[in-house]
Amino acid sequence: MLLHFTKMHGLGNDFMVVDLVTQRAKLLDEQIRQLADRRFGIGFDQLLIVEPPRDPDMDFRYRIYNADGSEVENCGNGARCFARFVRDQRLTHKHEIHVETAGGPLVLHVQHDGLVRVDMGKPRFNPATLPFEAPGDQPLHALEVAGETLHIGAISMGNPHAVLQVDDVATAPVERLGPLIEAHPRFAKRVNVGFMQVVSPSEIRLRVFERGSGETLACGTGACAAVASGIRQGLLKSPVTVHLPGGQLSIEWPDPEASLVMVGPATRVFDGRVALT
Ligand SMILES: N[C@@H](CCC[C@H](N)C(=O)O)C(=O)O
Repeated sequence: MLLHFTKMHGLGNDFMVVDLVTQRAKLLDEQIRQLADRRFGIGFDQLLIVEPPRDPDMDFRYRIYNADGSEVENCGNGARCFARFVRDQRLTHKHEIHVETAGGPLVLHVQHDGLVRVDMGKPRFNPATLPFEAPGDQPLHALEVAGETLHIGAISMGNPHAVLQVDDVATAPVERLGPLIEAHPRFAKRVNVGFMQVVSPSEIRLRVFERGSGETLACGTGACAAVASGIRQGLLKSPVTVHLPGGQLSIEWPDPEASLVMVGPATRVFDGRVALT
């Protein structure tokens, strides 16, 4: 069968977006891995699926798969692309779109300037929510990795994140430590790993080694997790500009009882059709 899709990106974090409201298809893990391959397939960091909601109070169900075929709970850059996609495809005319994800509900606002504002929910620091094996909820946790003791923040944005503060993201050991922390046995469902350089209380640089996709040019939930961790440690103050290799995001978290808010772009690259084998 031929599957219609759209290629999109949020700051270079790229997606294959598939409308399963008007099409019928079932993608197996192996097919997702093939489609994600940058030489033998279409190439993407995540596959985003638009489905009808199961909850009648929601507009859509938003499902996310990493390049390795694993289904995940949340994707921030994907959420912005999702909002642009459902409006461009005329699946909705709303500017405020409510979606259900495996990590909880999200509210997406398509602004008049074309940027998308996402209510990302509250960060969760309880280690059990990631899940992360740790004695209790604390701003930093000691983690033994390859003979070194690292001190990481552990945050759930629906999906799990570890955040490590570094002096300089340009020389941070992302390729070496990223895969080791991602697969650390204390993270039973693996983890996304952020390397954060604090530039000032309102500005960070960030590189993220993503669970199931490797290092990406940007990670929306990673940006939220880094800002939440930095604010909790007293290093940052809302709003914070996050510089990622693919561009910048603005993250607000003015009040610990409030949701984090992310504002950024969403770009459509091309539409295509692919034969599913
Ligand atoms: N790129 C994303 C996060 C995608 C999911 C992540 N790799 C996971 O496994 O949790 C973002 O922009 O948030």
